Amino acid sequence: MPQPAKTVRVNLADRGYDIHIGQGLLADAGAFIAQRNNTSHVVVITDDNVDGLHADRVADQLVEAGLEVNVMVIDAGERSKDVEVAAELWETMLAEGTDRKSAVLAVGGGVVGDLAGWVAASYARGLAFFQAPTTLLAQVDSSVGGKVGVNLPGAKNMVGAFWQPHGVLIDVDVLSTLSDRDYRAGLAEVIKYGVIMDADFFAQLEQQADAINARDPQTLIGVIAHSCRLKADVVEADEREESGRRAILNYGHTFGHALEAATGYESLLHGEGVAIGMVCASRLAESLGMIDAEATRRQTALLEKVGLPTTLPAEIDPVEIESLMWRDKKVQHGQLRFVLPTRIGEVQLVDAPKQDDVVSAMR
Ligand SMILES: NC(=O)c1ccc[n+]([C@@H]2O[C@H](COP(=O)([O-])OP(=O)(O)OC[C@H]3O[C@@H](n4cnc5c(N)ncnc54)[C@H](O)[C@@H]3O)[C@@H](O)[C@H]2O)c1
Ligand SMILES: O=C(O)C(=O)C[C@@H](O)[C@H](O)[C@H](O)COP(=O)(O)O
Ligand SMILES: [Zn+2]
Repeated sequence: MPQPAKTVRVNLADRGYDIHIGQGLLADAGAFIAQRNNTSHVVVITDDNVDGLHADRVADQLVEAGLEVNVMVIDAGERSKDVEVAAELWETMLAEGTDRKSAVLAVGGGVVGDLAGWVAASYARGLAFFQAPTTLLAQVDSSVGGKVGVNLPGAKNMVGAFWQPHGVLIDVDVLSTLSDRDYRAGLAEVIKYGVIMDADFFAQLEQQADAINARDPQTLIGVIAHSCRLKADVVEADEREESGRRAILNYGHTFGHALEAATGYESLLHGEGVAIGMVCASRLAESLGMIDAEATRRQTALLEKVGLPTTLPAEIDPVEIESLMWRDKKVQHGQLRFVLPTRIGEVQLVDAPKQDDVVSAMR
């Protein structure tokens, strides 16, 4: 049976778990679950792209491993991260006899993982949850750390929970079927880690950009494992975003989430919003005298080298984006809070910058 090339442990007392990273790992998903939970029934939640590509194979393997399996398929895309879709899943789970000893396995990207995780957290007051992320974004970010939930029309991820998985199984082979656009979107979150907490990693990404663009499996295993380790360090320090440490993972997201909401969760991918948002945040930091222009230039150059957008779509009004930012979950005591860089490798939280500066950073 395939062995993980790397294992990252997320140390969270009784909620700690392993992230296995390697090639061909989905062929042994049944054993991965059985070693961590004594369930006999697994609800596999996936989307209609991933179902035929990967999830049906995973479900077959779980059946071979002796588990009872129900596969539930949602429409692909951000609009499925919605309370009505969650309600349909709850009803189907009930009809299929899901009980408190059942487990939920998300096989898909961040949309499937966030939605399935919230369904797992809420059904019968909480079921065991596993992640088999199939996009780069989900492998480096959304499958780790336990933020689960759905969007409201005007506010991204506004309804949800912290619900840690029992384990995360990352098979880099599945990335071969991912579109270029979705692959690049994941690289935005990878580059984010370099900017917020690891200057050496950022420099490594600059060096490895060609191998990353070519999806070289060994390079990817290293990049994914390092990204998961960095995120795990932050989550271990501040699991529920209480001390402020975890908020650094939100770099670029105050702008990015507002852009996603403004475009109806359709035209802009999450990673694309984050890429544009990081450049805006860096320019805002420049205008506040926190960093020099060179730090923004390096971020912009790397994002563009991997094919990501770095400017607002022409039809978007920065003033409207600023007004949507007031629904951000980092807003406290009526003040906007931004994660802004002080150099490549370090960020800090900044409260209440002037509205004009925020709008100018987007122009
Ligand atoms: N919970 C967190 O900590 C966290 C972190 C980052 C992002 N997110 C959320 O993640 C979501 C974005 O995730 P995403 O970028 O994975 O988007 P996604 O889940 O919509 O997946 C992108 C597209 O790729 C398809 N796909 C998935 N795997 C595939 C594969 N192996 N081959 C071919 N096609 C495949 C999907 O069907 C979809 O069309 C957003 O909702 C964002 O808010 C959550
Ligand atoms: O895990 C976190 O914490 C993050 O902020 C990671 C982000 O990349 C991710 O997009 C997350 O879903 C944003 O969370 P939110 O609390 O701003 O909704
Ligand atoms: Zn994100």
